[in-house]
Amino acid sequence: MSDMRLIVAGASGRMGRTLVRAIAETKGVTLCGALEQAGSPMIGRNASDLAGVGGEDILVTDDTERLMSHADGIIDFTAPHATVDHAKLAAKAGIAHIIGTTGFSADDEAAIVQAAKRAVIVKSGNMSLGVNLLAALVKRVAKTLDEDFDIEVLEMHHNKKVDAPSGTALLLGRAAAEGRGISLDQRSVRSRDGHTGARQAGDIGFATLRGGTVVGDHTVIFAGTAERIELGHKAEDRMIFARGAVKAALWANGKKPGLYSMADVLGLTDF
Ligand SMILES: NC(=O)C1=CN([C@@H]2O[C@H](COP(=O)(O)OP(=O)(O)OC[C@H]3O[C@@H](n4cnc5c(N)ncnc54)[C@H](OP(=O)(O)O)[C@@H]3O)[C@@H](O)[C@H]2O)C=CC1
Ligand SMILES: O=C(O)C1=N[C@H](C(=O)O)C[C@H](O)C1
Repeated sequence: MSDMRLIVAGASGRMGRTLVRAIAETKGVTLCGALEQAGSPMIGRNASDLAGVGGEDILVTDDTERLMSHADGIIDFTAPHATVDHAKLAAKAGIAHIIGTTGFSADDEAAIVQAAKRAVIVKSGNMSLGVNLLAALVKRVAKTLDEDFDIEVLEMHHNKKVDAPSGTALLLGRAAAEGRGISLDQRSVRSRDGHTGARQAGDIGFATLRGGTVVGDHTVIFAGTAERIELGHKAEDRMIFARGAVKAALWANGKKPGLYSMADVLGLTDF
């Protein structure tokens, strides 16, 4: 069987370069295109060189539709507005769309749901095995403990990150809410400042730290009376996300249109 042909969107970014390396080291996939937005100084550069891998010259372009006409899938770790555009174009081209981008608005999420009626989309705020296993554990623990245990999600990332809370923090918060049988949208407290009043039982709180080169640290704290349970994950290398995304692309190849998660890819939905 021939290799799955993949485009990397945002090919010169932190994750884009890592994805090009992950594709180069994975059997069954080939890099067939590299995208950046119009006007980027990276247009025309060789994506393989940018990633520090050998192999074929793949020049960075902004011609999304031309690339999609020759591809089986696109892996997209860019920015919300870009990913929403890519979702519409990938659905039109009938290719799989693997979305790692975070920081979507409710309207962006709705546009992605719409696109998934025509294309296979795998979307996750974190593509690593470790975090998706952690989410399954968090859901299970939240189901066991009642509102006497306050749930707080703490995250730290590098000083270039632009969205907060992180996609992973929200994924973990959603897992906790599902375990508890509540809606995260109705019970999340995403920041605190000034005279906030006492914490409401049943809320799920978020705290965000930014600094240095931290790849991604997450802790879910279940704080009870005189005891605390803490479940956490520390990412040490972006390769864990890139390998997960490539695995998701191979899994998506040939699937029926729909919006899938990494829990689907990793077989963790019934955990
Ligand atoms: N789900 C997961 O497992 C993970 C998710 N992420 C998420 O991935 C995203 C990217 O992170 P990171 O790589 O660190 O960010 P970077 O800023 O390093 O990279 C993003 C790249 O996308 C490019 N880009 C922006 N708009 C477009 C467009 N329209 N077409 C093509 N390329 C475009 C940017 O170009 P320019 O510089 O010109 O804007 C940049 O090169 C973030 O949302 C982050 O939270 C990150 C790690 C893991
Ligand atoms: O921007 C990042 O770097 C990361 N983003 C994702 C998130 O928002 O959770 C995943 C990972 O933690 C790194």
